[in-house]
Amino acid sequence: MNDIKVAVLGGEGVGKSALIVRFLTRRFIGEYASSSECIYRKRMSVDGRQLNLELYDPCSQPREGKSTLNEQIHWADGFVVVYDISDRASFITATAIVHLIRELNLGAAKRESESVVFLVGNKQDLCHMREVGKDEGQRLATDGRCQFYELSAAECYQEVALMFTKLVRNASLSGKAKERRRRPSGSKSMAKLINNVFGKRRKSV
Ligand SMILES: Nc1nc2c(ncn2[C@@H]2O[C@H](COP(=O)(O)OP(=O)(O)OP(=O)(O)O)[C@@H](O)[C@H]2O)c(=O)[nH]1
Repeated sequence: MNDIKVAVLGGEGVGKSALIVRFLTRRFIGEYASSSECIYRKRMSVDGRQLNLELYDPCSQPREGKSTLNEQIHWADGFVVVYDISDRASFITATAIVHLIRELNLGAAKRESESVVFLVGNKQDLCHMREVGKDEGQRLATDGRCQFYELSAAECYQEVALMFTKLVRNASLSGKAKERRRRPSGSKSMAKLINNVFGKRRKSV
């Protein structure tokens, strides 16, 4: 069975956990305890194929032993980079993350094709407080070769579910995931990396 690893990255309080929990449980929960990073696991069927999805939710608080952004980027097959449309600072953070992912892609071995990156402007329900134009999000997505979505974890399950499902489908077809499947000898070091980076902490929903 295929394993697909997705990291949900972005600035503090942009709604990373809200998006993940919405996708996994269909529910929007107002507040989340976010004192530690964790990996959620879900078994999915996409286009008739069974996939094991691992969804990484980072912790924004500084913590000893916390994984670095570089480690998170190397770990994942695909990324959701999130910003809050009512918070310009979060868009600047998202811009830096997209650029870093693309830089690391360039530095990676040539056999690895580009990672799949979806850029998400969350909290669309707060558009009366909008600080980031939709055209700015679209431009960043075009520059960073990302798919772009504006949505609301608070208000819309369907769009969130469609976005994650499409990301998983694209990531499963990407060169990076295929490369990992073709090279079982690499799985040992990858498992070691995951344990080093994330410890044994995993969650199922
Ligand atoms: N209005 C609105 N609020 C949202 C939405 N998504 C998340 N929030 C709120 O934004 C706050 C932060 O949400 P989290 O999901 O904890 O954000 P996070 O990015 O995981 O936060 P950290 O892990 O602390 O960086 C919470 O109060 C959520 O209720 C949304 O779509 N609309």
